[in-house]
Amino acid sequence: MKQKHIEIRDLTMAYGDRVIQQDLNFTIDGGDIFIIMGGSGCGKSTLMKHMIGLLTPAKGEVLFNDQAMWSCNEQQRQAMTQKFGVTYQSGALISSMTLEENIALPLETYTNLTHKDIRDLISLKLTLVGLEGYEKYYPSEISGGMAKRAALARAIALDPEVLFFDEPSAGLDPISARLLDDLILQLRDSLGATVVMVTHELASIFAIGTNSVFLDPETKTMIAQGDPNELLANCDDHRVQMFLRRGDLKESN
Ligand SMILES: Nc1ncnc2c1ncn2[C@@H]1O[C@H](COP(=O)(O)OP(=O)(O)OP(=O)(O)O)[C@@H](O)[C@H]1O
Repeated sequence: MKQKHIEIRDLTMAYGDRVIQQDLNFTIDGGDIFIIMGGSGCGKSTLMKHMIGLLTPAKGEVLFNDQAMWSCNEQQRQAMTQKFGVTYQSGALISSMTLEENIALPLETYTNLTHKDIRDLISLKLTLVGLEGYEKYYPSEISGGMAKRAALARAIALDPEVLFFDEPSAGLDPISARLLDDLILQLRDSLGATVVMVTHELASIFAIGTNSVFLDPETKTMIAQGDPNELLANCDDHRVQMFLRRGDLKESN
């Protein structure tokens, strides 16, 4: 049976006086591949930053396993965020470091593992993302798709409970994007993790998304939530249908 893993409760997000989204309420179950959707500038990345502890809510709470992230102390919040693996749209890897050094960073910072255990774990993580033997390569020496997989290897270094991705397949050709989707599914299953993703890639949304929220920039709140395939079939909101059908509503009625 599915269990609630993450809860967004009455969340309002703002930069100074400028409210970006308000009254957000939704839950994410353990094992979900949750998609944050909506048009450009509606606040998707801002929402993700609130979920990973980078931005403080103007109002409301983010809860993990029923533990509130913003009404606890800094130390407790850090303990929570250590259970997250995050990859960003750009600059995920440090260019002056080899893949091995990049992946070693979280392991050296947050664990007391020996040098040898760290090397072994790095090899294991690289193998998991299909980059066995690439330890000594620099990010500039591998393709864009490989760099995204290497960033994933770093994000899973500490066996996270939740994996966050901001536009994971941006800039990838359709086949590499599809392979990345498969990898995300595989990692979700092998880690037993929950996945939260910001993406506009409809193919990915329908292929791997199990749950979602749709943010609207005009009303500044969520206007739909649920399985993206069910939203496509049943949601009667014009804005959601426009998005999910790439502006082509001919087939929706
Ligand atoms: N650090 C910041 N300070 C002030 N305003 C910001 C900041 N970051 C983002 N914004 C504004 O907040 C709004 C939401 O931005 P955000 O990046 O979250 O949107 P998004 O939905 O992820 O956009 P996109 O799909 O284009 O990446 C935008 O109007 C943006 O200009």
